[in-house]
Amino acid sequence: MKKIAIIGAGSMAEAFISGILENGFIDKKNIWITNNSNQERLANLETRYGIQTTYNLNELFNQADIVMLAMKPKDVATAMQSIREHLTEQMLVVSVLAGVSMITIETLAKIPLPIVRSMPNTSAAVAKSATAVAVNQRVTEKQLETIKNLFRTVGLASFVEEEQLDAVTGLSGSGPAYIYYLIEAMEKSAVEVGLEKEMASELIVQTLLGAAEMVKNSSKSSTQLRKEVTSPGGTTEAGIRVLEEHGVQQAFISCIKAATAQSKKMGAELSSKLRTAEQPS
Ligand SMILES: NC(=O)C1=CN([C@@H]2O[C@H](COP(=O)(O)OP(=O)(O)OC[C@H]3O[C@@H](n4cnc5c(N)ncnc54)[C@H](O)[C@@H]3O)[C@@H](O)[C@H]2O)C=CC1
Ligand SMILES: O=C(O)[C@@H]1CCC=N1
Repeated sequence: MKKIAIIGAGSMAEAFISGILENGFIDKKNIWITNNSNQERLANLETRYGIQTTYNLNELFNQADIVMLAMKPKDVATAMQSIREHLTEQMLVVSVLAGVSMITIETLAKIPLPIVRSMPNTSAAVAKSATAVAVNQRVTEKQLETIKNLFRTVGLASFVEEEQLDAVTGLSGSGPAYIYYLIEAMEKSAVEVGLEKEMASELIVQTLLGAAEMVKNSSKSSTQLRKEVTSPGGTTEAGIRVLEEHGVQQAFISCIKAATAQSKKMGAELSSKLRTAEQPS
């Protein structure tokens, strides 16, 4: 891979850049990024990561073999309008956008393109993203290899059917936020039960890492592992009873379903908007 041009300079783009630089997958001279307005943000990324930033689209796209779309889904139409004349059929377009289909991207580009629709998460920053990827039929074997390498540099990467990506978004794309939400609750409770914040924080992180490693490495199911912690009449049982009374497990299930539905809805709204815009008046 010679050069990657990233359109959109927010949280996801930064997590990705941080992850790929950490692993030396691509030289910082070959990572180019732009956004639509916030010059200060670009300057900040340039200083912290030594990457290249520009508002000159000729410079951005010159010799780029990967173009990463990393703006919010609502901004994709405007962004594609400004970049589309710079896209060529040789460039591999990699989208990280929630809900936006490859057909929508191709419609906006107005030329046939090799497209990768991916759903990483912000743990890419520490090379622990859980990424799922779908590709269209124009992606070549060589590009497929590049994509595998690119996403495996920032964590786990699996290939899925495009239809599965809304569910992936609801589960692991948004997933880090659910875990942070749980950590927030554990932090608040730790102070209330009399622990010091710093020490509690260490205990919480280690507990999460340990539980994740157990699920990953043990042949036992998560249910079985939970039961092994729960002594009859003991502390865990008292705690879990409260979670059950509050319907916390069901709430998590509803949460993932709502996030999945939102991804589908965002994609459907965008394609319906595009269809309306294409109708002759
Ligand atoms: N934040 C997350 O955890 C994840 C986000 N994603 C996806 O990544 C994408 C970006 O999300 P975030 O980084 O969270 O958003 P963000 O709001 O932090 O960043 C969006 C960036 O796009 C830029 N932008 C907006 N319009 C533009 C245009 N016309 N041309 C060029 N740049 C433009 C903004 O200036 C900003 O730099 C979204 O599509 C989201 O669905 C995917 C996985 C995880
Ligand atoms: O909240 C969002 O829409 C994005 C997509 C996955 C994580 N963040």
